[in-house]
Amino acid sequence: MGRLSIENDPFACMTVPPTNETWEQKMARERCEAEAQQVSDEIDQKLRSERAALKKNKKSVKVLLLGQAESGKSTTLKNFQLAYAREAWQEERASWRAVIQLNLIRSVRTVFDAVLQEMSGNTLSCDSDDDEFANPTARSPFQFTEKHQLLRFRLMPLRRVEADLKRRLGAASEEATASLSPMTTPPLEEPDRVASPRPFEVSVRSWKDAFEMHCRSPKTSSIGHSSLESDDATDVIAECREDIKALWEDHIVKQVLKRRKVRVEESAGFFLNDIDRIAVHSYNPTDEDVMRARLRTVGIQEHHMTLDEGESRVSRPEFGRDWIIYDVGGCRTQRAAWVPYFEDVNAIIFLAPVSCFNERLTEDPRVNRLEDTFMLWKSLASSPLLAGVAIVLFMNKCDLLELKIKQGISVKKYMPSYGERENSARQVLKYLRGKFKEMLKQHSPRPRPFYAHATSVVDTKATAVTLTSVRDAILRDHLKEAEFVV
Ligand SMILES: Nc1nc2c(ncn2[C@@H]2O[C@H](COP(=O)(O)OP(=O)(O)OP(=O)(O)O)[C@@H](O)[C@H]2O)c(=O)[nH]1
Ligand SMILES: [Mg+2]
Repeated sequence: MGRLSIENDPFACMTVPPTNETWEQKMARERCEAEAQQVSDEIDQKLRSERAALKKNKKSVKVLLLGQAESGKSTTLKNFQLAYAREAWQEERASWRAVIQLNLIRSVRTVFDAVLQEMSGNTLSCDSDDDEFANPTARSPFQFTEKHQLLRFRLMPLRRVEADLKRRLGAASEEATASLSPMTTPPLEEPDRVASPRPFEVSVRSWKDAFEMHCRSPKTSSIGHSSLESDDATDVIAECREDIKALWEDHIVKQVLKRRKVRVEESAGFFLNDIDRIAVHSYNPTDEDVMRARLRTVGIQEHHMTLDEGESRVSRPEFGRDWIIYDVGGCRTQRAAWVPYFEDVNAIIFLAPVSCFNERLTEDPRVNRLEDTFMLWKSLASSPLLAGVAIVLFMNKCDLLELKIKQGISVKKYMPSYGERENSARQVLKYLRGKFKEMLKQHSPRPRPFYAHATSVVDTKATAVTLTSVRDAILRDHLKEAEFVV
C-alpha cells in the first residue's frame, strides 16, 4: 500500500490551511486547533485513568464450592471448566481415563462382593434402611454354577490393576471410611476452634497437581497417561471385557444384587453399562464420562479461570474477570480446613444432594445425609464471617431423586417432617426449597437474598444455563460491593 499524501488522503486535504488565509484567520485557526487538541488530550487522559481504575477495581471473584462429600462440588467445578476454561479442559480430559478405569473396577468389586457374600451364606445386614426387606436371615436361594467360580478366577487380575491405579492416583482414590472420623465431629467446626493458618491446607491449582504430588512414576509422563498410549491397566481391562460383561449381565447376579439391595447403578462413578466403549485400548473419555467420574477431593484445590462479564457486557476477553474457584473435600474430617477461606470469599455455591434423603454418611453411618446437609447449611448461614457473602444453593442430584421416587421410596419415612405431602420429586423440591430458605432467613446474622437452583450437574447443557445465571448474580453482588468500596 502506498503512503498517504495530501493528494490521495481525503482527510488530510480537509485539514490543510487554506492558501489565501490572512494572518488573523491563521491565528484564529491555530487557537481552535490548540483548544481541540487540549480537549482530545483530556479525553485520552480520562480514558487512560478510567482503564487503570477499572483494572485496579477489577478484583478477582472468589467462589467457594461447599457441601458434604459426594454432593457434586467437583462436578460443578468441572462444569465451570467445560464452559469457561475449555482449553485446559481438553488438555486434562484424557487424564481422567485412569480414574474412570478405577471407577469401573470398583463397580465390578461391589458386584463381586455381593456375590461372594451370598455364596458364603452370609446373612443380609439388618441395618438397612430399605422398605421391603425380605427375610434377612434366610439362606441364599440361588444356585451358583461353575461359571461364577470361573468368572471369579478370570477377573482376579483386576485386583492388581486396582491396587496399581490406587497407587497412581493417591489418597483421592480412596473414599473416606467411618474409622477415619471421630463420631463426635460436628458438621462444621466453629471458626474459633480452628487452629490458624489453614490447618489441613493442601492448596493446589488443579486436581492434576494434586495427583502429581502422589503419582509421578518413571513410566508415566503425567497422571493417568494423558496420552492415549496403552498401559497395563488398559490392557488388562480390555482382556477382561467379555468376563465383566458376563458378570454384569448374569441372571443370578442380577437377582443377588436385587436381594441384597445393592444399587450399584446409582453409585458414584458407575460405568458398567458402558463397558463395550470403555474396556478398549483406544478408549478416550468423553465430556460426559468425566462428569460422571468419581474422585474424592482431598484438601482445598484452587482453580483460576476467566469468565466474561455476562448480561449487558460484550463477551470479549478484555472484558473478562479472573475468577478463583475453591473446590474442597466435603467429608466431616476435611471441613475444618474450609474456615480460613471464609474471610475474603465473594460467594458460596452450596451443594445439597437432595436424593440422599435415605442415605447415611460414609464417615459416620449414624447420621442421615440430608440431616447433615441441613446442619451444614445452618452453620454456614449463621456464620458471622459469612454474613455479607452470597450463598447460592444447588439442590443437586435431582435426576437421582426422580429415580428414587419412581422406585416408590417414601420420603416421609426418612424425613417425618415431610408429612402427608405428595411423594413426588416436584413436591419434595418445593418442600426442601422452603426449608432451606426459612433456615437462611432465621439464622443469617443480617438479611440476604436466597438464590436456589434445582440441578443435576452431570447434565452439562442444563448446568451451563444455571452457571450463566449464577455468574450474573454473583457479579451483580460483586460489582455492587466494588461500587460501594469506591
Ligand atoms: N446422577 C448424578 N450424579 C451426580 C450428580 N452430581 C454429582 N454426581 C456424581 O456424584 C459423584 C460425586 O460427585 P463429586 O463432584 O465428586 O462430589 P464432591 O462433592 O466433590 O465430593 P468430595 O470431593 O468427596 O467432597 C460423581 O461420580 C459425580 O459424577 C448429579 O446431579 N446426578
Ligand atoms: Mg470433590
